This record gives sequence, structure tokens and C-alpha cells, in this order.
Amino acid sequence: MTRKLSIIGMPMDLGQMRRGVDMGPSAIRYAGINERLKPLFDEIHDLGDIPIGRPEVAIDEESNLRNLDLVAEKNTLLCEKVDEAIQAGAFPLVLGGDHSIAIGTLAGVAKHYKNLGVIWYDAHGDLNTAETSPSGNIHGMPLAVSIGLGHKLLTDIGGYSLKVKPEHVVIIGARSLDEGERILIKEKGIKVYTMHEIDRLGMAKVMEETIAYLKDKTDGVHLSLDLDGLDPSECPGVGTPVMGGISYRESHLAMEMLEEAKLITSAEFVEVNPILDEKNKTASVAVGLMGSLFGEKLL
Ligand SMILES: NC(=[NH2+])NCCC[C@H](N)C(=O)O
Ligand SMILES: [Mn+2]
Ligand SMILES: [Mn+2]
Repeated sequence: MTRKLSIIGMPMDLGQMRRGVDMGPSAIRYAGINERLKPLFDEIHDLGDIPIGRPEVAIDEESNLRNLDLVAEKNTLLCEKVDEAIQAGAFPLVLGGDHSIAIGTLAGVAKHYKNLGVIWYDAHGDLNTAETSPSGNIHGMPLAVSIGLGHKLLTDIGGYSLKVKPEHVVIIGARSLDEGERILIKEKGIKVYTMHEIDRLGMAKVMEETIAYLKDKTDGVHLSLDLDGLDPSECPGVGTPVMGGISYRESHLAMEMLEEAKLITSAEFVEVNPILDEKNKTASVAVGLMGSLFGEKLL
């Protein structure tokens, strides 16, 4: 079987308020994604960027669902592209862009699986709805949307709601959760490895457990990796940094263990903001992690 990768850039910055995250896909390409992944695939198709454009409408300053219409419209385009890539037999790799793009990615991916699993590698839960969000920023909502909670314009992208069942979600790296998110996690029984568990168990054990948890009950697993899951000392180029994050080494180990388990069927790397970065360090970390995820070996 030929191993095909489709790279899709999603220069979205409408899901939050910091400018610059729209340049994430460029920064990741500049960090050498194509050259790095080339030896690991038979074919790589860089499909370019989804056109976001500079919106003519004024940015919503006062809203509990900032830029709702545009975020929904652009995610619909992403959904279609991801769907097409999978139909063409490729592994879809989406480059963000703020984390609101997970709404479109998952809408495109989940069509192809009966029981899609999701690994949400993030400092945050991204489980807010308009009612619980402290900011109104949609990048704090994509996981809620994907389990069917939130505005219809977002939950129904792709023509169906409930992309992922809550019991098929594992959050790794959480250290900043809002009140409503905590309630939802308990209510829905979502599996979460906070930094406390990562410290206590070690990343190897966390990944062993995650893989065992998802392996038998899912028929595909999407990795949604927010670079702010890592520590800001190693990934400073993110809009919502939180101290005390997952280390670079732990993250490579996590990616290597996922590759050994042959578990991941789609992925996205999000929240890279080169304006806030130091010499493109965060984009370089992202590309390195992709190397590990796709089977790069030292020896
Ligand atoms: N994808 C992210 N970086 N999300 C940050 C979300 C922060 C906060 N929980 C909010 O809802 O606004
Ligand atoms: Mn985050
Ligand atoms: Mn996130």
C-alpha cells in the first residue's frame, strides 16, 4: 500500500483575539515540514491553504461566539478538503491556525469512522460553549462542538452532529480548565490526564493507558495537538501559554508511542503563532513532533 500524506494549511485566526496565528501554516512549512516528512511517505501532497481572506465584516468585539458565521463558513471548507483527502486514500495532516479549526477537521474525518477516537493534547479543555466561555473565543470550544454541544452552525458542519463520543476522547496535558469545562468533564466522563497525572505516572504510562483505552473501542483516532500543551519555555509561540506544561522530550515519547501503536489516522497541529515565537522555535518543535509521529528513527 502506498503511504500518502495530504498537508492542508488552515490559516485561521478568527477563533481568538491575538493576531499572527494565521501565519502558523507558513511558519510550519518554513520549518521544513516537506523535507522532514519526505522520507517517511511514498507521496506527499501539499494542498496549500484554505482561503480565509481578511474578512470585510468587522471583527466581533462583543460576542459570546466571536466571528461565528465566518468560523463556521471556513470550517465547512476545511471539512470538505479533509474529507476529499481521506477519500483519496491519504492521511490528512492539518496545519493551524487557531484551535477552532478542529471543528472542520473533525467534521471531515468523523464521516469515515463509526467510532472515532480523539487525543486532545492541550493545556486547555476547549470544552466551552457560548454559555460557559469566559472569552467568547471559539478556539476554546472545538471539543465541545465535536461532542455535539454548542451552536448549531458549528455542531452541524458536514451535515451531522456528534462527531466524537465523549467516551472516545482523551485529553492530555490539561492545566487550565474553566468551571463549565470541569462540570462537563465529570458529567460526560471524559478521560483527562492533567499535568498532575503526567508528573505522577510519567508520560510512558500515560500513553500506554491512553492507547489501551482507545484501541479496542475505536476504528480510527485523530490527534489534535495544540502546541500550548507543551511548556511555554519550549513552545513560546502560542497565544494562550500556560506554565508547567509537557516537555519536549515527553512529547516526542508520546508521538513515538503513538506511531508504534499504529493508532493515529489523522492529525492537526494548531496554535502556532510566529509573531509570538522565538526564531520559529515552536514551528520547528511541531515539525519535529510530526517526524516522531510518522516514524522517524535515529537508528
Ligand atoms: N485552543 C486554545 N488555545 N484555547 C484556549 C481557551 C482558553 C479559555 N478556556 C477560553 O475559553 O477562552
Ligand atoms: Mn490550548
Ligand atoms: Mn486548544
